[in-house]
Amino acid sequence: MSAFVGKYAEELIQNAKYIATPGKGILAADESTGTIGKRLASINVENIESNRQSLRELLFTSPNALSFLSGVILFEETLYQKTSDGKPFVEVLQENKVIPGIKVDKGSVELAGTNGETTTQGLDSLGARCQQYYKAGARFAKWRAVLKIGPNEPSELSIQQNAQGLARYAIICQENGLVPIVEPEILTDGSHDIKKCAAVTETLLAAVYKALNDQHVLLEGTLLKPNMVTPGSDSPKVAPEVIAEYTVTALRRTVPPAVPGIAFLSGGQSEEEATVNLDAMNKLEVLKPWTLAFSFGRALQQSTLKTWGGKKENVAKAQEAFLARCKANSEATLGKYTGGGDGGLASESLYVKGYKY
Ligand SMILES: O=P(O)(O)OC[C@H]1O[C@](O)(COP(=O)(O)O)[C@@H](O)[C@@H]1O
Repeated sequence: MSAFVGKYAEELIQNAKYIATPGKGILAADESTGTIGKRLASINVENIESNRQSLRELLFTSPNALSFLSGVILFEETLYQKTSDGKPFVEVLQENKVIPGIKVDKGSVELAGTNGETTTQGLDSLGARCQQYYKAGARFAKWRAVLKIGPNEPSELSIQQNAQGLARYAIICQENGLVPIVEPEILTDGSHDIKKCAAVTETLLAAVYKALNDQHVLLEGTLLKPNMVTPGSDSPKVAPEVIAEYTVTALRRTVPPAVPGIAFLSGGQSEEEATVNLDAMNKLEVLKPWTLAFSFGRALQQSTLKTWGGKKENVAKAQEAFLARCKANSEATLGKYTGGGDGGLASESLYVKGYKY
């Protein structure tokens, strides 16, 4: 059966292609209220709407940073927020040629009978929500499925449930004009080696693309947000070139060339680590039919958050830190990162064991 060709097909293809522009990437600023609460708690700032607004305003009005971004993923609350001067965030982004996106999943729940595996919620009334978000200016969406590596995990049940959920989400978005970012994340927790992560990543992505095909998703109007292929967090680290080789191989084996762009999540890597790994992938001399970029949350915001510390007088300095990460990652999408970032804050590991968002 052929892919979905609805009234939005051309627009979906155009927007997905734009988001995948070489030299640009995505800022994931879509932390749900609970997750942003943990980020704010780490700098002793209270999790109230005005503080969440201040952090997001700092990011979106950061001088020059938006020129390195093609998309920003927002949480529902942020989609409707304004700068302190009263300008809607959506307009600030659009004026800087950054496409507003929206997180549409409603978090994960445990799959009964499994060893703590999960599936993602949010399909009920998703079509109606997509219509509202489109009206508010969003043109792409994000849905995160979470899988883990264990002695018997991921189970076939979790692979199938999460692949089906991602595909159903993707087609509902496309029917309503939003480019779906398909995010099947394999957590880094565990003592497995990089080969195990590569094998699981390939199996999962193969299942995801089979499900997308079964549900007639127009691949040209989608983007993929995968984990990088790395050893488990309890195993010794390997060089960025090794991560690059395994990650690009897994993607070449499973992601069709019809997909315009792949934007990685950072998954607890330090800011510098995530940038250097992305750069190594783009330096790799093999055929890559899609662009390889970033859709980082923690790895774009950590040093900014620390520098800000919730204080007005630190905003300008924090914005400089944000600009530095955006620029470094833009260079990494071109395989032109010369490093040197900040050896301090940007090198701090962001990994949290058994991380629950
Ligand atoms: O649990 P939540 O609030 O949905 O957040 C999950 C976060 O993980 C991401 O998908 C990836 O973030 P990282 O780059 O920090 O791994 C973000 O887009 C999102 O903010």
